[in-house]
Amino acid sequence: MFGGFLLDPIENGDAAVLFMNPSGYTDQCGHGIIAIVTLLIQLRKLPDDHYRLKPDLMSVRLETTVGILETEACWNGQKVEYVRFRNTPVWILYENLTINSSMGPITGDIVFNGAFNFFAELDPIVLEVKPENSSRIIELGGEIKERIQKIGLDISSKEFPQIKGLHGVDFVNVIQKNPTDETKPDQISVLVLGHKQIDRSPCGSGTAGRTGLLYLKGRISRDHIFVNESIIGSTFKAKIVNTDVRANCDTKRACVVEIQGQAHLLGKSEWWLDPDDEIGYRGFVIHR
Ligand SMILES: O=C(O)[C@H]1NCC[C@@H]1O
Repeated sequence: MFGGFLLDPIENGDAAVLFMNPSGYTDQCGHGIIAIVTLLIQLRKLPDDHYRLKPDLMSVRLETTVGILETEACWNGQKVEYVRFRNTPVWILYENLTINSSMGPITGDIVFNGAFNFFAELDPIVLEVKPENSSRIIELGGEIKERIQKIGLDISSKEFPQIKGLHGVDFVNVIQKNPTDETKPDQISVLVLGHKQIDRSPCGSGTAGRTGLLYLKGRISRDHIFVNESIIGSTFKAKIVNTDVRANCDTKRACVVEIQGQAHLLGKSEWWLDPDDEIGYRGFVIHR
């Protein structure tokens, strides 16, 4: 579960959003973007002239802490059928890094996709990404994150100085399939993040990171439609839309990946701040 604070836009966006996860604020949240765009449209929060019925797509610009993100939504007059967003450019910070773990050496890459994540392919015989294995997945993710932190690598972005350190560890089971078959996933993956949490969504920014990584390493072609399945079987589709990009203040080859997914509105609640409530104003976090 992530939260998103909707704020007034200041740079010609339709809205601004600040994401929050159970361990603090976060810069990029793809599943949150899909949810927020769905909410803005379905709750009629946008000016009337924005509304376009399918087959036209509605365009919504969101201001985030990693720049303005362009999104498009398919609106049928009652529901948003899907949202597509262009993730902040993806680039590789460290390639083929081997980390010793209690399950043996694990090799992966640290990628920037709006946050820094370590992506590692695991043979399902060693560890299958499925709900029954979530405790083991969380443990291994925490262990790898700790070891990477201990190595003391410089994990930082020149463009977004507020983004430092490893955000999460993404475990991937690769699925062998015909690359043109979009009905089957290319992989099942799960991101371990924060304080012993796992993402139950396919992770929008992580899907962009993994697709961009495979493209930048020459493992998929530019026109591959990449399907990423979450630990609970939901999917996001990814498409590479720009390969002529440099990032990290022009020091890195990068690419822009578009993610498509669907969100559903589940309820509405209201929160208040009481000026006499010191704890509410200051906020608090209790880590397990
Ligand atoms: O969809 C996403 O991008 C988010 N899911 C959990 C971690 C990421 O911020």
